[in-house]
Amino acid sequence: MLGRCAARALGALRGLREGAPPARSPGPSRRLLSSEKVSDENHSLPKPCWSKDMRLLFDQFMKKCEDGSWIHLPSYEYIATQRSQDFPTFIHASELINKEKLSQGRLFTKSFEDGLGFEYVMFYNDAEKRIVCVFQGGPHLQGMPGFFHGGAIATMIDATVGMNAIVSGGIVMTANLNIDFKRPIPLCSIVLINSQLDKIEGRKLFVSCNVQSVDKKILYTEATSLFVKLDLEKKFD
Ligand SMILES: CCCCC/C=C\C/C=C\C/C=C\C/C=C\CCCC(=O)SCCNC(=O)CCNC(=O)[C@H](O)C(C)(C)COP(=O)(O)OP(=O)(O)OC[C@H]1O[C@@H](n2cnc3c(N)ncnc32)[C@H](O)[C@@H]1OP(=O)(O)O
Repeated sequence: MLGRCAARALGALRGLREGAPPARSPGPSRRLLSSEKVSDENHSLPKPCWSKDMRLLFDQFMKKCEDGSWIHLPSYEYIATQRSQDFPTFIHASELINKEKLSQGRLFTKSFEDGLGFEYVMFYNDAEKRIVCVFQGGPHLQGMPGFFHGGAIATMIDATVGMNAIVSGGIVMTANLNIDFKRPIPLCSIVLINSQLDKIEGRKLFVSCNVQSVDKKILYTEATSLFVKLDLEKKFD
């Protein structure tokens, strides 16, 4: 059974009512900005640019979803929980934001052409409070020739542990992220990012993760993170 917080966060991610089943196909357009309609395509569904191995892993995890122990998390280009103008107001920083630029805001991991940047799909296990992200990085994520850029790896780690914190705690921000890069990750390979909620202390959520090869023989990266639930009463200086 999904915890209340996870159900609410997942509902918010889908922009749907609490307890609704996870989205499996693109939904209708949704109005996010007051003057503009944007696509509501769920990017965590198979695409032509996904490799055979990525597709295979997707199918394996979808099978695990059948008994309800795992949930396929949708992912969108835009934060669909609310109109995007509302978020800065929400954290009391609206006067700092360029309103015109805000309307062009897009989730960083979704701003590449299909197959060139971040292709990923996440699965959540509520009983174990963990997320597995299947990540296929594209050629525009290169750092050292032939390998992924460390910042790209950090981004995907943040996205994965961040999602784990969001489904567990609601509206959070990354306060701290520590990464040990143990082996370089070959460009265009597929890896598994295994994240785990370790503990919650008040507003603090501690989430750890590792990045492994698909056959689990290579441990590429390990990370620990701290997320802090936003204090809605607090004004940022
Ligand atoms: C984020 C989306 C929200 C919407 C959710 C819904 C749907 C989302 C849909 C899609 C989302 C898609 C993807 C999401 C994926 C990834 C998420 C990426 C997230 C980010 O990319 S986010 C950007 C980078 N992030 C920042 O830009 C944060 C800047 N920062 C601050 O805004 C503040 O710093 C804040 C808010 C973190 C805390 O501020 P605060 O005032 O609320 O709390 P305070 O300082 O009092 O700390 C309370 C307790 O945490 C301890 N503590 C704090 N910081 C610590 C540290 N660094 N190390 C060790 N302990 C620390 C204190 O020591 C105290 O501990 P204690 O209570 O024990 O004393």
